[in-house]
Amino acid sequence: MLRRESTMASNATAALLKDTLFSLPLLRDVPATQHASVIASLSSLSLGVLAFIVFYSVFGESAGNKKDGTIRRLGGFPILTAWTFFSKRYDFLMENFRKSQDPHFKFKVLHHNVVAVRGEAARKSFFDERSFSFTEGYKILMGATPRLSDIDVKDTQTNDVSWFNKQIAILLNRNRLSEVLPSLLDDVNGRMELWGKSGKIDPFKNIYDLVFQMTVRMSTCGELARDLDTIEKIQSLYWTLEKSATPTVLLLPWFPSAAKKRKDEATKELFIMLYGVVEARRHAAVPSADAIDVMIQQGMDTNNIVQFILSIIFAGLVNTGINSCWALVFLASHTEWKDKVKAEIAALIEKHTDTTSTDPLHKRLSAIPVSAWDDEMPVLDLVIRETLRLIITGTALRRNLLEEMTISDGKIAKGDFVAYSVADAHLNPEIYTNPTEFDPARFGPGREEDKKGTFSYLGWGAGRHPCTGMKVAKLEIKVIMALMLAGYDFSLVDKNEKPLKELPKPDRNDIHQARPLGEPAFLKFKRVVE
Ligand code: HEM
Repeated sequence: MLRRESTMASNATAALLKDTLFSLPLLRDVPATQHASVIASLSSLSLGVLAFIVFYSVFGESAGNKKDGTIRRLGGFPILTAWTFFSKRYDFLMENFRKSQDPHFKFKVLHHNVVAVRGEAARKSFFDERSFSFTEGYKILMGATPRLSDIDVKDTQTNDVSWFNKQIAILLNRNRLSEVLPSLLDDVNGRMELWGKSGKIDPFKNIYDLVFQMTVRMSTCGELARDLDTIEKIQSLYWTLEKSATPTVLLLPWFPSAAKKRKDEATKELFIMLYGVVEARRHAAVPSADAIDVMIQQGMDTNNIVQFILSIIFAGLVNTGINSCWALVFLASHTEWKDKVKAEIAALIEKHTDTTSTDPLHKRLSAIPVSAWDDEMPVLDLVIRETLRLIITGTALRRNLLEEMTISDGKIAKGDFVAYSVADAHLNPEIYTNPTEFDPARFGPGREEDKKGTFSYLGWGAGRHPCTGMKVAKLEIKVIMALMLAGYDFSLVDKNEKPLKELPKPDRNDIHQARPLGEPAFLKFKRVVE
């Protein structure tokens, strides 16, 4: 393990040297095609000159913190700073803010400047300013999303978030969700039946499977949603992608590391599988109302459809998956809220379904209109809101594309990246009382802690880029909660089925998700309603 890490670090140092060389003023304009020959000529220079370049690139800014214009620049070795930004991002931002009263600080990731900001004024500019690009922010500093361009496949439109949002509006609007709801409930119930009548599940595996199943159903077609073996294969390729987002791959995407190879191979395999599924639908004798057919009818080419599916599955897996798992864990450990949500679901079933029916639970739930799932579950809405507050504490990213900007008197140059840790709002004791505690009532009448100040709640984003997948994500979480709470008795246990001593804590340094730290938690369950 240690050897792998040190090989990775030395690979990264070598790669960093190359990158630094070509960001030096003298060599900046050398075309990429000529980099190899420049390196060959450099190797014939005296060792002394080379040593100077290495020293400059790795230790060049180690003179301690200093103001760079209006913003404090971090000292330390640039490679270590950049490495920590990728390997322990939450701690890195928190610790560096703790060292000073300043609302911002600056550091280098390769030749890019990154400005970390905090506080209400910064938050407002970060989420509202037109100059801060969402797509460009995440492109370089976040890396597990599968992109066709990584495997040299042409993708003409899908880099544009407004195009992506338009597709979401077409494919995941309320009418389409109403059409697909019965199949979603069938699929999820089918998967739950595989657990048996009683036993123990790992929420961070088995609940994920349910979310994956639903996302595939909504973004592809019936044939794929029914093919559990292929779904499992796709899911395992996604985990490979996610695990391959190592600091080396993120920092040096051109460097041929083992993780980069695994990432590209997984992307290729996913592309080939999904390409086959889309082509099969394109040549089907009878068109269907499934998402892939809708995209084909819009005239989209197969590459674009595949890229859209890849991105939507990623958004579903990463965000909806982890939050569904945590919501169940929180309810299992806060029985007063579990009972309240249970009562709310029972009332919804009573109001919208035929209580004398002998249909199984999932069939009865499918009679509840989407509007009622949206509007008539205020208690579950509070639980989801609180789960997101506690779990969405990662770093939002932007790149300043248009002109020099000022945030809290700090100048952010055109081209710089901007990083904002959502924990600055979500775990801020000046906004939320006892911020690490699960307390959905904090949003209720009389308290409304999320209304303190601008953009104090960011669970679904804010300003120019609010989440366009919110409705579908909420519906998925609610479907899981309804089937679990109305269909099962469950409680939180350890691996020996004894009550857990301590509630698991989210790993806030996990770049894509907040997976649990500490003793593994399980849900012991018993089916009580068929
Ligand atoms: C519980 C699940 C989810 C949560 C908590 C969540 C949260 C968020 C947040 C916080 C942002 C803003 C990020 C920023 O400003 O940097 C965002 C944006 C976005 N989300 Fe979600 N999301 C979820 C599920 C989904 C799903 C399932 C989809 C796709 C169907 C999706 C699509 C998007 C898109 C396209 C944006 C960018 C919108 C824009 O830039 O205009 N999200 N989401």
